[in-house]
Amino acid sequence: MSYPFLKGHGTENDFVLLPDHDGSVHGGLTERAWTTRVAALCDRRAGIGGDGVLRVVRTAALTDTAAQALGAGSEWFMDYRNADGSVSEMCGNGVRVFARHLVEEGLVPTGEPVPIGTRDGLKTVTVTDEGVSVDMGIPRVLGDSVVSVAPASWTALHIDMGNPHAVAFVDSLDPAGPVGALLEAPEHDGSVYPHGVNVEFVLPVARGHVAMRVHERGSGETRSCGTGACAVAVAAALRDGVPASGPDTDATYRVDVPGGSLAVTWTRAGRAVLSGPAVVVARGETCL
Ligand SMILES: N[C@@H](CCC[C@H](N)C(=O)O)C(=O)O
Repeated sequence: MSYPFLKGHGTENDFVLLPDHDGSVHGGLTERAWTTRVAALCDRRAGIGGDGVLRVVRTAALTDTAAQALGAGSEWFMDYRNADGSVSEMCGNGVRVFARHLVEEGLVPTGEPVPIGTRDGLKTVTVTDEGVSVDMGIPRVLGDSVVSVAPASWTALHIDMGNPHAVAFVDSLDPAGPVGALLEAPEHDGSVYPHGVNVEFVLPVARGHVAMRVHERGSGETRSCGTGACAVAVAAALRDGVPASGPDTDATYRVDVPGGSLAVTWTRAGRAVLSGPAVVVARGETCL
């Protein structure tokens, strides 16, 4: 059996998109078969390659009733999986690429805020010729723990963006330095992060401007992470003296990632708005 796919990325955080509007292509798979398929598609040598999979499904066609409730209010649901097949609550770059795809297919309007269902609830996304912005909701700042890349360790701020993040400020992002090549997941406190964690290493560049590298839960080191960029911007703002309750005026940070540059605004209302490029670059049929 073969089925359609597309390939897209947001600042080189890349995804395989699987149109499955009525759930008839992938929706009937067992959890095990779906996990296996996702991992095969994301394999960079034997598959198409990607940091994750975005199944494009109508909320009404979901068989997972919990997900369907979370997507209520949106016609479309982003059914996201990491490259190893594991589920995550949210993917900031993924939802931007997802929205770009919907616009290009004429399924939602361009230039207007559109709600998209995710496992972290509805996200409002706006696609324009310049890029794609998404209101990521209210970051939750949950305190410090420690992450390590032996023999180095750092204090890291726990920020929940729907999914878990540990943000550590470092003196260098050089793969030859203490952060290393991130071939393996940094060690973390399992009692703080019982379901694993995405770890961001951040280098301040100037006020309102930081650079980061990330090791993503379920995908390894990636070239960008949207939820991670939001967590990093909030951590940087706190470090710059913004109160934990949020900024008095909108605070915008440029967040450089290995795959490009994102903008994150922490608004006066305490919400994080993520903006940047998101493109679809290929389409085809696969039998994986
Ligand atoms: N790359 C994503 C985050 C994807 C999910 C993450 N790996 C997790 O397991 O939480 C983004 O752009 O936010």
